[in-house]
Amino acid sequence: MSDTPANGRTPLDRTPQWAALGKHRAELGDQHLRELFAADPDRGSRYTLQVGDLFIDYSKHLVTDRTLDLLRQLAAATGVAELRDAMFRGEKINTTEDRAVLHTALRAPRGAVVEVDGENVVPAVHAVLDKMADFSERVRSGVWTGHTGKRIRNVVNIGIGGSDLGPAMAYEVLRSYTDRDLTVRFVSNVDGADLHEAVRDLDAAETLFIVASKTFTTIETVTNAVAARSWLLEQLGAGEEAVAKHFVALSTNAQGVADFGIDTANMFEFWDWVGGRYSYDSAIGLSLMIAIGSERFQEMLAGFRLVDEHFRTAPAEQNAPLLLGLLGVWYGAFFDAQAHAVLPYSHYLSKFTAYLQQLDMESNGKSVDREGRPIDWQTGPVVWGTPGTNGQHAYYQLLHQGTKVIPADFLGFARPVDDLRAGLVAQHDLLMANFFAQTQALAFGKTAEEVAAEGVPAELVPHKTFRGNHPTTTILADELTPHVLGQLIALYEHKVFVQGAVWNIDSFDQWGVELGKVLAKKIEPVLLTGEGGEALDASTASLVGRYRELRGRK
Ligand SMILES: O=P(O)(O)OC[C@H]1O[C@H](O)[C@H](O)[C@@H](O)[C@@H]1O
Repeated sequence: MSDTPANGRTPLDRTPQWAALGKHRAELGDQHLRELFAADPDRGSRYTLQVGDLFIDYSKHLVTDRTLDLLRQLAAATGVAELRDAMFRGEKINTTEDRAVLHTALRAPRGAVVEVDGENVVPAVHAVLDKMADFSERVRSGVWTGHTGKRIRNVVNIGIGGSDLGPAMAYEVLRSYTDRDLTVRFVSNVDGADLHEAVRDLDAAETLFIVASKTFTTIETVTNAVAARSWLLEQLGAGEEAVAKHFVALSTNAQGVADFGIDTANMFEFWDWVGGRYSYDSAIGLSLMIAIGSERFQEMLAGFRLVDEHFRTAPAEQNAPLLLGLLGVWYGAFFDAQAHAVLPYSHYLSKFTAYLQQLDMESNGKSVDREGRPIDWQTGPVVWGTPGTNGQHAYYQLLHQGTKVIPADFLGFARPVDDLRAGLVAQHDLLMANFFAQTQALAFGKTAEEVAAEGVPAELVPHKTFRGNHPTTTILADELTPHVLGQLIALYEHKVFVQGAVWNIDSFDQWGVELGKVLAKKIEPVLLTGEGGEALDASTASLVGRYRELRGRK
């Protein structure tokens, strides 16, 4: 980095690289993807990358060689590579929390050396992975039994945010690899309905609860864990001694786990250098490991590692997370894009975008830079999306004909999962035909002339015209395996990293979630007693009053 962060980096929008990009954007004007493809017929093959199993086509983006060159210059000027190396080295790049950022150490090979405060953390990572593997095997094989001696058939993960979204997503993605005799559920919401629905048809004697919380202070998780313990003991008609066989904890906080009443022998540890939203390949993945087995989990870790290595070593021109990150910077800054859609053409990826929402929005939804100065440029986008083809029959209308710039990632796979019936396998081509059709339609649209040539009445022509020029990335892989899932997640993790580095924000804190928690703590007693309502603002006081009335509280 040329300007030292200690003195405050030159604000991004005052760098010469930013100015050059702005000028270039003006020159590009409203050039259409149709023109860009006409000017460069090789674009479709040239603007592609292969990273492990992921084939990435970025040809349908509103960029030229010059754009990409200028974006890479911006990355160089903003010290993306230096910050990346500092992250991999275990430096405390999460400055507001004074923490290292080392999710990459979670998938470091046995024998690697990654130091935090002079201590190699890799042996501890592998010790926990081994302990997880041993425990998972005992549950899967029926050696681990519940209090009454019955084998475990149900696993309920209780956690929220990063202690829920990752394993819940990955369990869904890898369903075809799971032990189908196990029921695995995820409870996160403090709304009692979540736990109620998750356990109502389960036999407590066959149920294992995994309480997942980095801090072990999160109110939702602690509340649900207490409720789950009461349910268990009531169902079993047993005392506290039953807890040890039915509750394990995943946490960085051994004291909190012990205080809750879970034996720390049944605790799987991780560390403060693992951010919650970067944690599902740590102990937080225990429910997933029980579902898919440790070998598959290891394959997934190898996928993460492959992309870590790519990100760390690939030259800028071929560096996929760098490229995807920079494209997002480009649209936010120079097209005023506020949103980013992630549209997987695999039903197994139904929770993928929800997972990415935390990864991306909690990391980069910031408006001050690392030095605490207000930011004048777009930071993290609104990330959203659901699996195709469902979205096509709902909100794709806006993507095709709306007024907004929403770059989108399309994720697809050449082969359906192995255990589909033959008849259903045949549907895969139909799914993928839609996948290819959508990015084609978004990019190239349909001109008024083309519409009119079909004999459409003149007054309807504007309505049936598709402007096109909507940028998309296509990510295509052979098959959705654990290895490929690891690659995909690491790709997005590092893309988010790149953007935070360019924008000069701390992507690893989340102070923005605190205020609501503090206020909720103050409001809860008011709901119960009515006392203290006068201290609330007029709107909230009136709403709370109405709530109390509806609940019959005087
Ligand atoms: O794992 P926990 O400590 O229970 O935290 C669960 C989640 O809640 C917090 O409020 C943060 O916003 C998330 O980053 C975190 O993943």
